[in-house]
Amino acid sequence: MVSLDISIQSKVYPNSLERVLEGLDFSVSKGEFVALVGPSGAGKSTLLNMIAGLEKSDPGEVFYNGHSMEDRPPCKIGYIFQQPRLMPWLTVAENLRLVMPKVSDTQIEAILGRVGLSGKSASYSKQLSGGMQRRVSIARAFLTQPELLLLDEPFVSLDAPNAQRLRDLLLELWQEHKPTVVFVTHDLNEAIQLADRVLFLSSAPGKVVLDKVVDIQRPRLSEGSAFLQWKAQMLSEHSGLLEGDRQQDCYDAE
Ligand SMILES: Nc1ncnc2c1ncn2[C@@H]1O[C@H](COP(=O)(O)OP(=O)(O)OP(=O)(O)O)[C@@H](O)[C@H]1O
Repeated sequence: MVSLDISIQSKVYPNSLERVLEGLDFSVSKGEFVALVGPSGAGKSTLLNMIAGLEKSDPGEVFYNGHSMEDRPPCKIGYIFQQPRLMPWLTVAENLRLVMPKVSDTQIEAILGRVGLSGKSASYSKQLSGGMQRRVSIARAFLTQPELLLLDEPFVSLDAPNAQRLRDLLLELWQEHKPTVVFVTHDLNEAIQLADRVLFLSSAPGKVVLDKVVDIQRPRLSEGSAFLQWKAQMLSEHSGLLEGDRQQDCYDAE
């Protein structure tokens, strides 16, 4: 598994003058599940892309197991995006084989069974519902048994029961393989339900304004008393977190 050390003095895109991230420092332990919560535009996706190496970082900003990005040994990374990003003209099995060409039919059936898609390997992804496509994207991410799993609001725009089923599945798979997880969400309840630790980012330029361990036993029900108590206490102690329009909307909606 992978530990992460992040220390970003300042992130500015080359075509812009705006600072997206500034003075952002945190670490993630091996096998830890960390949620990043913050208002729109705080730079959460940018940060995830820098961790994945999809967006340029400067030397000294991102370390894997103490190694800088340039020197890190090879590491299996799974990335689940907001959109499932499947190739519509390929079957489910062919989409899975894009990340792992030599995977056997048996392995494909096994992972599809885990995500509730038994018998769908020959279906074209365009024939699947949105929720089913997301399950394929989860299967694809877990197929390689990643050491680091990055998720960018993967369950946004799903109906509540489907989103909950996928959260349960994610937790189940995480508990089996224990990859290190960085999970971006706008939904505070989702963050509390899933994560070992919640990091709150400020409005742009984003930096960590609160780093809070979620010391509630799993499974965590959002209507459970320990859950509600933890959330109420955290919000009363850190009322400033409610600054930022979309973050405010999100908390109010819950
Ligand atoms: N490739 C890019 N070039 C220039 N600016 C960018 C690029 N990608 C993102 N940005 C800008 O960086 C800022 C942060 O964007 P980012 O998508 O990282 O935020 P976010 O917190 O993930 O937002 P949201 O929650 O709305 O998805 C925004 O102002 C965005 O316009």
